[in-house]
Amino acid sequence: MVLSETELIDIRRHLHTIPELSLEEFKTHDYLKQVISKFSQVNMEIKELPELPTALLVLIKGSNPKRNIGYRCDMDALPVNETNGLKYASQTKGVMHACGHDIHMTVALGILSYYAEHQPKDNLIFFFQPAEESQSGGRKAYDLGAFSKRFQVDEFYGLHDNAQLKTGVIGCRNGTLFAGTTEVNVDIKGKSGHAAYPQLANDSIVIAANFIEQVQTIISRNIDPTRCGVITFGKIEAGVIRNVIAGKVHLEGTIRGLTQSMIEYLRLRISEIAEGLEKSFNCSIKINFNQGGYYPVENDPVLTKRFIEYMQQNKAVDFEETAPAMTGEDFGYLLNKIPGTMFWLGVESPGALHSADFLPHEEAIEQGVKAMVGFLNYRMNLEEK
Ligand SMILES: CC(=O)N[C@@H](CCC[C@H](N)C(=O)O)C(=O)O
Repeated sequence: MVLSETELIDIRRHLHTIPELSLEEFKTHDYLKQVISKFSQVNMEIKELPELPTALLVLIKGSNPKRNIGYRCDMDALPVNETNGLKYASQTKGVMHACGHDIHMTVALGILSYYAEHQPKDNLIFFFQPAEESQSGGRKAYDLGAFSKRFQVDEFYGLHDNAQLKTGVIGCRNGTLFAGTTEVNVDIKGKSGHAAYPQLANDSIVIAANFIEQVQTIISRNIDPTRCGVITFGKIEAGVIRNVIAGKVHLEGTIRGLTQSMIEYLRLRISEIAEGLEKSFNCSIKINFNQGGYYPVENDPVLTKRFIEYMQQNKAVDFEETAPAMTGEDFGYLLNKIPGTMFWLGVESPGALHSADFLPHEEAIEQGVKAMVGFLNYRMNLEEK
C-alpha cells in the first residue's frame, strides 16, 4: 500500500500524541514498525541495533542497484508543554513534537511506502534515528556500525521542517546548511549565607550574572561581525529562597558556529572568561563542553548541486535557495562521514521551532513525499556517480 494523504496525516497525528525524549522513543519505534509491517515485505529487510534499541533501519532492495541511497529522519521530541489545544495534542504532559520530527517520520514513511510497492533501481536505506535533540543518536548509530555490509550508505539525504518557509517549499543551499553546536554546562560554586550578611558569603548568582554578561560580549566584541556565532543559556538553576544567598549555580547552554574553528574559538573564550572570574570572585567555575555529533551540516557539492537543479526544474516544486541557519543537527556527523544533502521543507507555522505553539501545516507532508520520490527516481536513473 502506498500511503494516501489522509493516511499520512492520520499517522502524523498519532505520532504527535506520543512524543518521547531522546533515547526514550520506544512507543514511536514500535508504532513505526507497526505501520511498516503493513507495507509489502517482498524487497524489505529490517535492521535493529540492540545497543540503540529505538533506532530502526529499513532496506528496500533495488532491482539493479548501482549504489545504496540513504534517507534519514529523526524521532525524538522536546521537553516543551504544548499550548495549541489540538484534538491530537501530546498525551505526555511536558513533552511535545515541537521540532516537527513527527512530520519528518511521516514523510519518510510516505517515501518508504511508495518504494515498498514500486521497487527502486538502487538499494534504499531508511534510517529512523533516535536522539537528534541531544545525545547524538546519529553518531551513536554510525559508531555502532549501523551502516555496514548491506546497510552501507553511499549517499545520504534528510530534511528538516522550516516554520518560516511557505508550506511545501523545498529549501536548500550548497555548502554549510546548519551550524555546528556544542552543549555547555557550567557549575559555579561560591558560598551560601544569610541574605543580610553578603560579606560572609560568596554569592554565586552575582557571579553567574557577570559570567552571562561577559560571555555575551564574545559575540558582540570578539568575533568578526561578518561571521556567525551564537551563545545561548536556556537553563539556569540556583537558590532556594529569597533570603538565603545561593552557594551554587548550574547553567546549561549551547554554542554555535558555521565552522568548526568558530566553535573552538567560542569554547576557548568561554573558558578564559571563566578562569578570569574564578580569580576576581575567588570562586570555582567548572565548564563541560560536549559537541557529540553536532558538526556543521556540510552539504556535498556534487550531490547538492544535482539536488538543487532537480528541484529547480521540477514545475511541481516550489524551490528556494536558503541562507545558512544557526540550528544544529547531528546529521552533520553523518554528512561528515558520508556525502549527502540536507534540505528544508516549509511548514509555515505561526509558532517557531522549539516553541509551545509550533503548529506545522500538514499539507507539507504529501508535498515533501512527492518532491523526494521525484528526486530519487531521477537520481536512480542517472548513470554517473
Ligand atoms: C534542528 C534543531 O533544532 N536542532 C537542535 C539540535 C540540538 C543540538 C544540541 N543539543 C545543542 O543544543 O547544542 C538545535 O537546538 O538546533
